[in-house]
Amino acid sequence: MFGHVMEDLTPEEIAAASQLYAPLADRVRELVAATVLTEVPAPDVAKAIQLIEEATALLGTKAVEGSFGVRWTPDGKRRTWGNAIVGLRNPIAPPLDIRQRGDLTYADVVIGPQYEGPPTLVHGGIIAAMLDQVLGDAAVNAGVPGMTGTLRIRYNRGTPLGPIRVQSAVDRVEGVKTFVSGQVIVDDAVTVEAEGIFILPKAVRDLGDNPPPGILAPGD
Ligand SMILES: CCCCCCCCCCCCCC(=O)SCCNC(=O)CCNC(=O)[C@H](O)C(C)(C)COP(=O)(O)OP(=O)(O)OC[C@H]1O[C@@H](n2cnc3c(N)ncnc32)[C@H](O)[C@@H]1OP(=O)(O)O
Repeated sequence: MFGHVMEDLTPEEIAAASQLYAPLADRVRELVAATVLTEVPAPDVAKAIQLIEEATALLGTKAVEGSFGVRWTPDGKRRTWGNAIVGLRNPIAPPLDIRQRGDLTYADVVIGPQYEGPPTLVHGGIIAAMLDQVLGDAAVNAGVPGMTGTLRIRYNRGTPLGPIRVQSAVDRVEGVKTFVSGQVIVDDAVTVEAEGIFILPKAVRDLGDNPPPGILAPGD
């Protein structure tokens, strides 16, 4: 399917790629936060711009076109390393390390200054994006995945920058629709509540009982 790329990589090769690219994304993430907060004098900003331009040019000498897509291996394991919320290679991603315990899907994450909306609080759109992902992953983990059809969010109070939990669980399944609810939790208090409907798209339904391996499996 479009955007899905099959790669014949061993687990060792994937581990090596992870060890190579995760620190790159981490450093760029730190760079983004430093860019928001720096108060160094103008010549130092100019020097930083030059260094960043050099790094960008170096990385661009060999790169895939378009987007990273979803890469999967013959054992059915998926890598969503370009994903805006969980992508191991994506410095835009907070990143969320989404885990599963029983029926609960959750991520504990520290939200930095680059995600500020109202002063000292997490931007509502960023919260929506994180909830979208964590609710979607609950559907995946329950074996009833889908694209976000509807996402309703109620912001009960501001969510301070810093450590938060985003969590979700499947409520029920009706045909091709999976109903999921979730919350953002800070210091044991729910700051945001969400309900989502995740729909197995017609294009995937049309693949019948034997979709390509990996397409419905949890990403990593
Ligand atoms: C492989 C699957 C994806 C795996 C993703 C894993 C990602 C993991 C995590 C990802 C996290 C991040 C995730 C992201 O960021 S996903 C990115 C954001 N979402 C999108 O871009 C989705 C865009 N929309 C679509 O692709 C289609 O419209 C979908 C797939 C949603 C439905 O198109 P399809 O042609 O399949 O639908 P149908 O007409 O046959 O109707 C089927 C049923 O659904 C009901 N309905 C229809 N639309 C909606 C709606 N909007 N809300 C509620 N219900 C809706 C409809 O009444 C019917 O119900 P019933 O009459 O049967 O009762």
